[in-house]
Amino acid sequence: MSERHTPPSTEPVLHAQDVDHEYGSVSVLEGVTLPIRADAVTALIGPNGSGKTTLLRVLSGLLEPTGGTVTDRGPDAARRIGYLPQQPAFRPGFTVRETLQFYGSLVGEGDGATLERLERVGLADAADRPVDALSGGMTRLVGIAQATIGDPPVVVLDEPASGLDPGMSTHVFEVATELAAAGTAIVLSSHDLELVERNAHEVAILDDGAIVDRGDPGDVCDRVGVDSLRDAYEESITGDTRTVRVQGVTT
Ligand SMILES: Nc1ncnc2c1ncn2[C@@H]1O[C@H](COP(=O)(O)OP(=O)(O)OP(=O)(O)O)[C@@H](O)[C@H]1O
Repeated sequence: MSERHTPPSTEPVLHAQDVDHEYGSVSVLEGVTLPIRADAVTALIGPNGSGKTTLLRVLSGLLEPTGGTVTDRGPDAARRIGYLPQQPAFRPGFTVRETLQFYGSLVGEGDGATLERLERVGLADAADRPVDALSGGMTRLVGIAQATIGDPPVVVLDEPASGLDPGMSTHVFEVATELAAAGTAIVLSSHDLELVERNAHEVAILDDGAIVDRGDPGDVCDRVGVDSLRDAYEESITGDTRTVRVQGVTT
């Protein structure tokens, strides 16, 4: 099993209870309960279309659930929740530095802190490059830096390692773990089950809009009677793993 430090158990800073979400008549989340702890990385895993982005948007307050509640019990902060969308985009014509300085100025953060954030995500050398001249992976790294501006108590990252090379993927998960160790609640989604197993303190497996298992990755594996999170995932997911299940469509 991987080495993970287990943070002290605390009251959840964010708590989704019995959350449902429907897009029109299509039900995408059903009865989702997920407590989010401070000091921990919570990872959502699940097949394409299982509802991870929808749940992250509900947790971030960007989407009102059609049923259930999300309770924010975090401390007072200038910015309550930082969010990295699945496809981050920035206003063209500005450099990376100017872009982050703009977001920093909204929460009274100085330029030095902005540069530190760029360094933390390994992008200091791109500070003066226009945001519209970045690669997909670099744009995601700017998005991760942006999500942490103002040190919000909760940071939600939708597929932060997507499109990153192996070294940067590992680094991004390490940054998430460091932020959690410093007290930030990190909620992320990922298809990289090895990185999730190595770094997440809590994992929730979403299948067809419902959480089918959750807890410490080691405990989830023990419950299923397997040695790896990949095996636990494969045991927990129902249906044909070679076909995307599209909610609202019956085949
Ligand atoms: N704005 C929308 N209107 C209608 N249906 C939507 C909308 N957004 C998402 N859906 C549907 O909701 C379901 C869940 O989508 P969601 O993006 O939450 O899944 P996901 O688990 O994040 O997928 P992936 O791993 O591919 O990113 C899908 O069937 C999708 O087509």
